[in-house]
Amino acid sequence: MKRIHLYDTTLRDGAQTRGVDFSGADKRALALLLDRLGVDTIEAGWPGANPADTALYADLPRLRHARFAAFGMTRKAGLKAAEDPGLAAVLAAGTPAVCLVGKTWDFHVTSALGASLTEAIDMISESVGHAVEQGREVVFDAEHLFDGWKANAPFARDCLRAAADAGARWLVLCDTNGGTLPHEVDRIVGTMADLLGGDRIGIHAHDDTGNAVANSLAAVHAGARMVQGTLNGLGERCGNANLISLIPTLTLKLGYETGVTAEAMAELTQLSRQVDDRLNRLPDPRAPYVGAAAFAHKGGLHVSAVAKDARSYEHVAPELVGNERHIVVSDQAGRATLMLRLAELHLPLAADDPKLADLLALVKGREAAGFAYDGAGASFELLVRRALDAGAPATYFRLAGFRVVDERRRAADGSIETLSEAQVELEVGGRPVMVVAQGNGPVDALDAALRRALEPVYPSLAGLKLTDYKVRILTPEAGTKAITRVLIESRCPSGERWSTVGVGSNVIDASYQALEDALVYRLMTRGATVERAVA
Ligand SMILES: CC(=O)SCCNC(=O)CCNC(=O)[C@H](O)C(C)(C)COP(=O)(O)OP(=O)(O)OC[C@H]1O[C@@H](n2cnc3c(N)ncnc32)[C@H](O)[C@@H]1OP(=O)(O)O
Ligand SMILES: CC(=O)C(=O)O
Repeated sequence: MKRIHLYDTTLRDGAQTRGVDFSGADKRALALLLDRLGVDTIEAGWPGANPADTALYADLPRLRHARFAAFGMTRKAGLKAAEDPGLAAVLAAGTPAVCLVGKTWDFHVTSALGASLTEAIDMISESVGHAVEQGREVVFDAEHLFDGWKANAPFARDCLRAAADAGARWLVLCDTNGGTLPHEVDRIVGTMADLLGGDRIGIHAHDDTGNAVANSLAAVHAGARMVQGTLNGLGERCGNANLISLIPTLTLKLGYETGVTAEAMAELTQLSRQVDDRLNRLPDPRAPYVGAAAFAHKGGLHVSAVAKDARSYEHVAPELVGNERHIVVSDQAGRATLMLRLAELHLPLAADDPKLADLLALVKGREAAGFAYDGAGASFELLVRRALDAGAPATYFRLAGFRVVDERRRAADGSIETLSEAQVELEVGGRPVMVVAQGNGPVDALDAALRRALEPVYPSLAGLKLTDYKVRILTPEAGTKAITRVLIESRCPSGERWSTVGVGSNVIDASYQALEDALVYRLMTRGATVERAVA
């Protein structure tokens, strides 16, 4: 079985993602997660490029499986390799491997470096040779190799030869601008592998045409044995090849060996979400293998077949990558969908149970009115439990009323101020409670007032966060009287997320419904009771 060397650049190319700013602590924590995953090399940054990366390389965490590589560029034009301060900083990091990027597109050499083609080849050769003399394994990132090959193949080839002759262990063909297509990658990598030996060729693909994973697979198919990529496809512009997609594809489908064990693969979904959490990003529900929708079945025909054999609509078993199957109930559902979803909630109903038909009619009626349960599993569960009177949530609180005031005024200094304030009256634990809270907007104020009223009685609501709030106009033709749907995602401190929905012609009222469901769901799943909570 052929072994693929996994080279992770999340902490270097991933740091070039717009909106991403890793702290040293983030990089250390992610390096440990990558090591646990089983990648072979971790490129943690560019020592010498900024104080944070230099400090990180001076105090790298201890790894069990992987090794660190320091990234940098070949010597600058006009300098000797041994005298180039940038190269010296990369080597000073003391990592067993260094990755040096060099330009292999003639246009870049003349336009960006302002150097001659001969000098560009010398820069590569001398820099690689210098690092090899220092006892480092050199990974040569051939920047723009594919565009360079199309423009001037002999020059691109000579750049790679220079790196190889100077002792580079790996020649990584970079699709830096991400514009190369899989059939071109296959052809060019195949030519290079024949010329220089496939077991020293690597691929570094960017996703500008949505083909970074496909291009990496094409390169492997053509003989490449190192794949560079990032967690969740982070990286410059549209990102790099996503290792979270590539790893299961390489191993489960193509039978390649990597350092990732079956046990580590079963933690892939969790890892992907940990990365998003650290970056304060919402996980992509449609991410291959690990997204919440990757094994979510919605169409009634799909679910009916999945109920008989999950392989009918699943390309791999979700457990292999630590994901899980979801049966999504909506107006696209049939009885089979509902039965499966109910079984998941431990509320099984037989196919001929009249309650099943009633429930399906209820769900489809609510969907027709604007509710969307495929994105609001918690509201669906509350609806079902109430309709079947099965483990229905207690009346944790009763709303007597609320008032929301939104004020926009010109301050004395001429600036515009806005203020939102909500007053909520509830009955909680048999007692009336009235609170007032302010917020960034009316929904934030309403949320704050509800929490202020409930948290003293229900401590398990502390730390709950509203992580997403979406409003959709369902009847745009009705103008400002339109029906709106509000979807809210909530998260508790332990990381569990749930989604709720509200619908109405008043957006604040729809928001209240979704907020109330979010709080009730949390209390129900925590098994809260008024008495226990009050005590
Ligand atoms: C394809 C990639 O993603 S490569 C990685 C890209 N990542 C980054 O650039 C992030 C980190 N970069 C940085 O912090 C800075 O750019 C530094 C510290 C590396 C360099 O900063 P500066 O010395 O101020 O140079 P600056 O960034 O303005 O320009 C790059 C210089 O490197 C030269 N250069 C670019 N690529 C190479 C190369 N492969 N080999 C040698 N020199 C190169 C350019 O010609 C330019 O030289 P000039 O200043 O004489 O015009
Ligand atoms: C080296 C690198 O990041 C690139 O060529 O895209």
